[in-house]
Amino acid sequence: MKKRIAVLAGDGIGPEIMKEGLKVLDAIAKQFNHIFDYKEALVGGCAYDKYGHPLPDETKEVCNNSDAIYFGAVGGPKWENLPPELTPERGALLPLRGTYNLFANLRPAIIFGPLADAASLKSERLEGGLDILIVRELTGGIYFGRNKVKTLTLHEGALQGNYAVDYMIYSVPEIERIAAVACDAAMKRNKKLTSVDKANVLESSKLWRKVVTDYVQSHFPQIQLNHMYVDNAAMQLATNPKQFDVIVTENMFGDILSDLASAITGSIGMLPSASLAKTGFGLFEPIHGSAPDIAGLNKANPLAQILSGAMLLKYAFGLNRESKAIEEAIMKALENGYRTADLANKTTQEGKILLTSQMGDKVVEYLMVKSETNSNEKMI
Ligand SMILES: NC(=O)c1ccc[n+]([C@@H]2O[C@H](COP(=O)([O-])OP(=O)(O)OC[C@H]3O[C@@H](n4cnc5c(N)ncnc54)[C@H](O)[C@@H]3O)[C@@H](O)[C@H]2O)c1
Ligand SMILES: CC(C)[C@H](C(=O)O)[C@@H](O)C(=O)O
Ligand SMILES: [Mg+2]
Repeated sequence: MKKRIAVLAGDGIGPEIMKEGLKVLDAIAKQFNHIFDYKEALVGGCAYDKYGHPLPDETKEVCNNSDAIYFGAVGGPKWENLPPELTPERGALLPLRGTYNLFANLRPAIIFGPLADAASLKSERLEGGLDILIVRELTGGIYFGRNKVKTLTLHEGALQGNYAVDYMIYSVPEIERIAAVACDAAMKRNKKLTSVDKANVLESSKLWRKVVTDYVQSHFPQIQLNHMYVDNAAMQLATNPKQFDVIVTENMFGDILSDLASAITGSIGMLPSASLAKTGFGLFEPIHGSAPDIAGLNKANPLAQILSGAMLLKYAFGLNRESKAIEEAIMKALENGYRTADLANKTTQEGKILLTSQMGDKVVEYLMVKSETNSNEKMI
């Protein structure tokens, strides 16, 4: 069956890494006999430049008629001083997350074995690898508070430029539904869940802690739950990340902690994500941004984008074998010493530091080798 994928490459390095993501999906389609029907559309600053809006109707239409959204990255200095509702972040990315109710953001932070030497921590702190899943609430909290509260006097004061205000709001059902996703994930893994909040200061965090505790106690008493303040969680991640298995946290804390977790895995260019609705519809994107400092240089790491494609296959279409094949091909490329500039260090062999497009080619090459082996095995 044809699978319709909305392809929104976005700004900066977005188009460069998306090209590699599609290259790999094309290879999968060929080998496993699928038809991926891509519809490309502009989003972010490039859409603003052409249509005067970062999320134009044409793009919404493409998303509405798709089975999944494959997203690159948006934003950049050129657009950061636009009115907030026209910036790529607040005018396109957040509305996409909100419109499709993509409340569950899965951000796996995994160290691929061969990258232990690129990680930010001493190898003894990472012995035996690292496999953390950050479950970030994505459509509530301080990012979406202003849509919920209209306190006229506050807004008037802010409009005059005297002060600025954001609202951190969480409701019980919002916390329960993300707790449910985190518990499901924990049950499939090591039944260990850390809930991160700031309950010593914030009311929304006090509610968060109570609701998560009640939810786990009444639905999954077999899960070992602990709570941690976000400042401590940042320190613990940076010093002893192996204590974590599944982390569940609110929107902004999850944003910050996932960038930190990415550094532990070697580079922010390694972390993919899936943003999912209850219906199963999802948007799949790397956790990093448009990297304006390296845009156009063909040196960005495309692996987070390619891994986001693997998550798309798994979560949107249930294609687990295909998703695994991508992960294995990436592992092979890394095992054989290939690195993009962000992952390279003095032990990287000459000739093995690859450009964005070369890394995409390498992953495809190892996918092919794998499939040839498979088909030989079948023939025997
Ligand atoms: N989902 C998204 O679209 C998204 C996510 C984060 C930031 N942004 C936007 O991106 C713009 C730039 O933000 P920023 O600089 O804070 O964060 P960033 O993630 O774009 O870049 C941070 C640093 O990481 C490096 N980096 C990022 N991705 C990389 C990759 N694949 N390979 C190698 N190096 C990589 C960059 O070169 C930069 O030095 C801003 O407009 C921001 O709002 C968008
Ligand atoms: C660009 C920005 C709105 C976004 C966020 O804060 O959620 C990004 O940092 C991310 O991690 O996806
Ligand atoms: Mg972020």
